[in-house]
Amino acid sequence: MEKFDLIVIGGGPAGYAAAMRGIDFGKRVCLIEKDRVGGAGVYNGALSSKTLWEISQKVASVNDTIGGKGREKFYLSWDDVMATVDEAVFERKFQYSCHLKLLQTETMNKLLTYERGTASFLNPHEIEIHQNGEKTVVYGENIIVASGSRPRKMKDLNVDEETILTSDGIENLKDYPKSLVIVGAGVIGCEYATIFSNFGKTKVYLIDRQDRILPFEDNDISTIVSENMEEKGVTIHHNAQLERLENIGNEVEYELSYPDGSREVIRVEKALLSIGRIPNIESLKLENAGVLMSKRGQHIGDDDTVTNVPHIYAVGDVSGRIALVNMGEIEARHAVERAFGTIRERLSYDNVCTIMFLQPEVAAVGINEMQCLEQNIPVKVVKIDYSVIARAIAMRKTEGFFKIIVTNDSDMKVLGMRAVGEHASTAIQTIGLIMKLGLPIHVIAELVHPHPSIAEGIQECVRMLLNRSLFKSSVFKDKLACYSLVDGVQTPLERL
Ligand SMILES: Cc1cc2nc3c(=O)[nH]c(=O)nc-3n(C[C@H](O)[C@H](O)[C@H](O)COP(=O)(O)OP(=O)(O)OC[C@H]3O[C@@H](n4cnc5c(N)ncnc54)[C@H](O)[C@@H]3O)c2cc1C
Ligand SMILES: NC(=O)c1ccc[n+]([C@@H]2O[C@H](COP(=O)([O-])OP(=O)(O)OC[C@H]3O[C@@H](n4cnc5c(N)ncnc54)[C@H](O)[C@@H]3O)[C@@H](O)[C@H]2O)c1
Repeated sequence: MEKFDLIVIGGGPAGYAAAMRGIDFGKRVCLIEKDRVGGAGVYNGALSSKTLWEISQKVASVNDTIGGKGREKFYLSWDDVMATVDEAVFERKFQYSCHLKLLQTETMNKLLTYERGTASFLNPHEIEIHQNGEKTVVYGENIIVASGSRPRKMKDLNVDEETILTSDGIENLKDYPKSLVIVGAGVIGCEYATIFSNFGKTKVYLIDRQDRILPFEDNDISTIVSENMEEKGVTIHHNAQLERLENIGNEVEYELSYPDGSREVIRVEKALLSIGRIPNIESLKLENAGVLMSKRGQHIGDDDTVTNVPHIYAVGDVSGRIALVNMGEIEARHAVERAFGTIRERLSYDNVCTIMFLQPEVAAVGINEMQCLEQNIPVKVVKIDYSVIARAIAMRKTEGFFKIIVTNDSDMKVLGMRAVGEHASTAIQTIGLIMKLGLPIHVIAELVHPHPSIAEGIQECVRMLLNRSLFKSSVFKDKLACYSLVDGVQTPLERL
């Protein structure tokens, strides 16, 4: 039986990052993947859906530019769209496979062994790998479980991935569906509603159990996103309870009920289920290693990647915490650093930068206004509309805003930011770094920013807080805001 310092189960973003970090320590690593290296970070997930979003944004942007000028709308065929998605996915797949092959050669000291197959525990140190009826057993001094997640399905609903789909079945589509109902108005649901409505070939219905989409974000964010969706023809069923959804003669019929007792029945061509994801644990036979699930049975491992068996770690989606590529990678690196003894601090889940690919894109770090109100945290809030940022004007993309939240004292320590608009994902990092390093906001006010750049909007926000802004919030009341928020009361802060 071959022995390794580290065995990693699952070659998605988390598992791959764990294997690479193990190599950095000069350890003998075995990476086991049952399907495709890259996992949902590449296939039916982050990369494929973001490629779709990017193409759809371009199509929508062309139509926004030429729209209303008597010209015909621009469309791409579904085959062309999927060819571009395949190209992007192949590019990444090729990088992974070349990288893995070269790492397994003699010149790289054979530090990495890549095994294709399904891994399961025989006992706390031995892993059995099944592939095409063959079995191999390997021994791991340390084991990292990174087996990811899969779409959650509804009881008694037959998801055939042809008519009733999850995000795993998008590439089975042969053409744009004429109509599509999306069940679940979370991140995946809203991203696909944006994508299909951008292409302009599908009538999209979005089932939202609550009174507004993205209920975990401030109202100004869900309003801008849902207004844009509705403008592109999306019907959002708010406060809707799904009573029935079934495949009838290659169509989907669904029935909704509302709090006032009313009901409606609608027929569409396809349905997309996006009601969360569940961890891939069944094939692992965790019981053979004595690894326990959380009390609610939702995750393994604590919030520092360790399970109840000290040399077995759980990272990425399987840990059932934050399901993001960036967090999966950070957790994986952390677990390896713990295993090989260089780290003492616990993993921090504070100040994670996130982005949702909507119209416009929405990036976030730290707390929002809603959380300040809920937790009664006294703060100062500053907000700037994209329409006063020179770069946004030049891009002709003036929809969006920056909102920064700081403590309500002279330190003005940054607690959070929301960036909604073009380049939001890049802009958020400035504040993410300031928060991580605990730097004062003055450093942003004094840094010479490139011009014109979207990040100048962040600088203007900070200058407003310091009473040094180029535009005054008391003048441009509809575009700028700067106020304290204490006990639920907003008080303007401008001096003029
Ligand atoms: C549609 C969609 C869009 C997304 N968009 C984004 C985004 O924009 N940004 C972002 O940060 N995140 C995004 N995510 C989330 C992101 O894809 C996941 O959080 C991330 O892929 C999790 O990485 P992971 O390595 O933990 O798991 P996975 O990516 O699920 O990989 C796990 C791997 O383990 C393998 N495996 C499972 N069981 C075994 C076993 N027993 N033996 C061997 N191998 C096994 C699987 O085959 C798989 O390859 C998106 C997800 C979806 C579905
Ligand atoms: N841009 C990104 O970073 C990105 C993109 C896509 C996915 N992801 C990750 O993937 C994870 C899974 O995404 P998701 O959208 O499936 O999950 P989610 O948890 O974000 O949203 C699920 C939604 O479905 C609703 N829901 C649940 N059961 C329902 C039912 N029976 N009827 C109607 N609605 C129902 C929930 O209220 C919730 O709003 C996310 O949590 C996220 O971490 C990230």
